[in-house]
Amino acid sequence: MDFRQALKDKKKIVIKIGTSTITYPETGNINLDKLEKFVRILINLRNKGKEVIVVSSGAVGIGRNVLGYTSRPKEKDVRQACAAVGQGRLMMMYEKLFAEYSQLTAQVLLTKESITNEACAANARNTFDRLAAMHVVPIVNENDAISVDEELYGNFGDNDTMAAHVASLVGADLLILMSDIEGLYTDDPKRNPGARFVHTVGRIDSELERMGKGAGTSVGTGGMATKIEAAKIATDAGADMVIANGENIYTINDIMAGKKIGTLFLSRDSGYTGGNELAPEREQYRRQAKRMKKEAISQVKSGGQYYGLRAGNW
Ligand SMILES: Nc1ncnc2c1ncn2[C@@H]1O[C@H](COP(=O)(O)OP(=O)(O)O)[C@@H](O)[C@H]1O
Ligand SMILES: N[C@@H](CCC(=O)OP(=O)(O)O)C(=O)O
Repeated sequence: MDFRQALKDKKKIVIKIGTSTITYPETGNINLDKLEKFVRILINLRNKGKEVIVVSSGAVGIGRNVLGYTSRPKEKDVRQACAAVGQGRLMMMYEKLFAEYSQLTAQVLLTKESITNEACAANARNTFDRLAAMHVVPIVNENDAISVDEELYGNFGDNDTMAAHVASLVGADLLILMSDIEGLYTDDPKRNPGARFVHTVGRIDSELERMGKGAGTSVGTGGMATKIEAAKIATDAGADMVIANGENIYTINDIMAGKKIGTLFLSRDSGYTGGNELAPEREQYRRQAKRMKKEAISQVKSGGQYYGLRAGNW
């Protein structure tokens, strides 16, 4: 069986998009062009008969930007106030863009209690089901303004695991995490250039868990560790999961066309018996070269000098 081609037939898809994908890293402002394309891709998936549920980050980043904070505020209550401002702004943009296609959206804000408390989870599930029946696209985020850190009703801390809980709650058959990186490597490639790309994961064991390190940017939270955690939740619940780079948002179309893009984590009941599939050596060199070129360009752009390689050589 071709597990990539099988993605074409997935019906209920949760797509999570991170702050670094929908904002400009230089200014923290919303990347309108990207958001507009993202919404069009979602509409097109709906036109193909798919059900889509969006999990969108960005509340804290956008809120802190419009309130004039140049870095992530240390105080939790300030971050929560930023989220309250940013969530409204974020939702306003989604509403406006979806409205161009006469598509209704719904804001669903969850806390961890929405999942751990059975009654809350049942309510949330019923709401999602009803929204689906009404052909409304849910746009989900954590309710950051009221989320607390306590052990029992703690916050999710990141939207990767929350998206996986949503996928499990609604019985999705595919979860896509759009990140600032093209998928899972055997180690953080920003720190270890020799890290190998992983195309397919059949089993999440402790060796695989050790590959996932923390976040790579000041706006991202969680990094690869929380994505592996998300993969455990989603694949246990019967959904495949793909991590892919949100830099080119059309990658979502490629994933749905069955192309070998990003890292595919196969669901527990997929029937896959092979091991984890790493990129072959030639592809690995190509990826490494591309990454070094990108790093060189971004360093030169930000006014620094790049000593590793001369950008002109590329
Ligand atoms: N094994 C790994 N493979 C790939 N990326 C990793 C790995 N370990 C840590 N990372 C880091 O995780 C980051 C992606 O997560 P994150 O910063 O939360 O961004 P986003 O919210 O856009 O997904 C990457 O940019 C990378 O620096
Ligand atoms: N709920 C938070 C996002 C948390 C989070 O996981 O952020 P990200 O790593 O950008 O996906 C917000 O909307 O700012």
